[in-house]
Amino acid sequence: MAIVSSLAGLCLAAIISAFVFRYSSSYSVSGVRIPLGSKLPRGPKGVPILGNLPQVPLTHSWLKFKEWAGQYGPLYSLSLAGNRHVVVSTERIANDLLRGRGNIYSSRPYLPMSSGLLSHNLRPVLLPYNDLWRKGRKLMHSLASESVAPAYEPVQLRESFRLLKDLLADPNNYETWFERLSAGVVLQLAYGKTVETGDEPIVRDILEVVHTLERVISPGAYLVDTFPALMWLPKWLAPFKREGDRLHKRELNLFRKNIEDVRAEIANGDQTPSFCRSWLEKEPSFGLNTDEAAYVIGTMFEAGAGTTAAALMSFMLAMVHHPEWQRRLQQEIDAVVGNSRLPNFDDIPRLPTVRAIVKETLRWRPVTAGGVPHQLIKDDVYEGVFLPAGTSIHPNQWAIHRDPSLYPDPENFRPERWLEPSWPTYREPLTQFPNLQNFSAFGFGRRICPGQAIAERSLNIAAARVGWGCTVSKMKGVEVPLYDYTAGLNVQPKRFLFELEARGDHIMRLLRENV
Ligand code: HEM
Repeated sequence: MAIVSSLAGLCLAAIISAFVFRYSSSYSVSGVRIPLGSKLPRGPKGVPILGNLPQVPLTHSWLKFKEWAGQYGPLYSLSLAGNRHVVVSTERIANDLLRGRGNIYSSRPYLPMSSGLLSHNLRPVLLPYNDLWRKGRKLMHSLASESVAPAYEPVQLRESFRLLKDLLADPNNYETWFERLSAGVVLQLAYGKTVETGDEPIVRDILEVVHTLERVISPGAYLVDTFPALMWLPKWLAPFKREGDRLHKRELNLFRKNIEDVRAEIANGDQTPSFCRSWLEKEPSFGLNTDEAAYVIGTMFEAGAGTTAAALMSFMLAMVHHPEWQRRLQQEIDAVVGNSRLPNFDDIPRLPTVRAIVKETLRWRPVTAGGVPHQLIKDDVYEGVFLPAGTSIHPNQWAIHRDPSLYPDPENFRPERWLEPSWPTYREPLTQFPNLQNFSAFGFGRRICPGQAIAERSLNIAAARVGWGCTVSKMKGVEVPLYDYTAGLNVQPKRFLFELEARGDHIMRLLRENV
């Protein structure tokens, strides 16, 4: 009897627990079913309908995001007009999610104006995690990975030579010279075209496309990106739709023309290597039609053109504020290179201070300071925190690069963190480290910047040659702000004044002779 009643008791308990499990393995908060044992991330309280939208500054939002991380922790959420956003503020969490769980964290949020109307779902940087993105990524990898990047070094040598020459001749125009290096390298790589003045039609047209994208994608530029329901408006009531059509036609025609020009040049026997040429030669193996490939190559140009220049301008800012590091950089270059030739790529393994200064510049003043958002495509639980599918994940580089446990004394420019064993980021051997491979300044996981090997080479050689050839310093009586940066996704210091002089007559002579 006792046995029968205890069996009955067990059955009842099993039925009750199955029932409880069935109906309470999740609970619901504002329409979201949350698995039992987990909770939604915390975050600042917003207002009805708009949520936290009115609290997010239109420019330099990463500063506010970092401040909130101090209050709500390294993984907190924001609601922006009904859309869920999660801000990540440590490298560990960013890697755990965006790299470790890359199969579900590698999409992009859909922006009706930029992804849809402007790009017609063709621009790889804005594509969701789909088949077209995968094919485009395969092409990008074949064009720009670590194994092929050394082939582009001659272009980087030529452009960094011209940079140094023009910088010495006309330092006031420094922004133009850095932008020409940056655009010159990727234009040559993408389409096999050399930039001479920077005023050629192909350069002007393509830079206009880049600037349009930057404007269109800026947070708050188009109401439809915040309120996608506006897409239901008919065209005659929606000027943004007519504008999107016009802008899309313009960029598609340009990207197509660039590819067709290369096709015609090859037919005429031209041998110049380029991304376009590589794609045309192996076209069937990538499974992309002409428009799709044209956008992949166009995107490589636009993603590479401004970013490298922005980083180099921050490098100049760091050198103006830190003469002690400029001296150390010059001492290293003098010892390795001497004064009878310019630094070359063979020197880079023996120039750890140059590499440390470049890396520290990207940590101290990240180009994509707010990070590029990924989108989660499946419900997930991370360390007890529930993250619903559809959430936009923002790896806030400004905060990630200021996490004091990984980067002690984070506000200050301290290249020694990459050079001395007492710092947590130090790695040996110094012929190899520091380097920029997989550095958080280039993003995370499957979406990590495919151009990082090219960017790394452009930055190292430009920094080495500028340091070898000139000394920059503060202008008497002129205060240079430590942080007065442009607005947008990619940021650079606003124009600042500094003195620049050649490090001796031999520099000018060598530059003249090399011409
Ligand atoms: C200092 C220079 C550069 C910086 C700081 C930088 C940074 C970044 C970042 C943060 C991302 C987003 C990664 C993510 O979503 O997690 C990205 C994506 C991208 N970058 Fe770069 N980048 C630089 C240079 C370049 C260059 C030189 C190229 C091309 C030659 C390039 C091509 C791209 C492309 C095509 C994407 C989109 C990848 C995708 O969505 O799958 N970048 N970059």
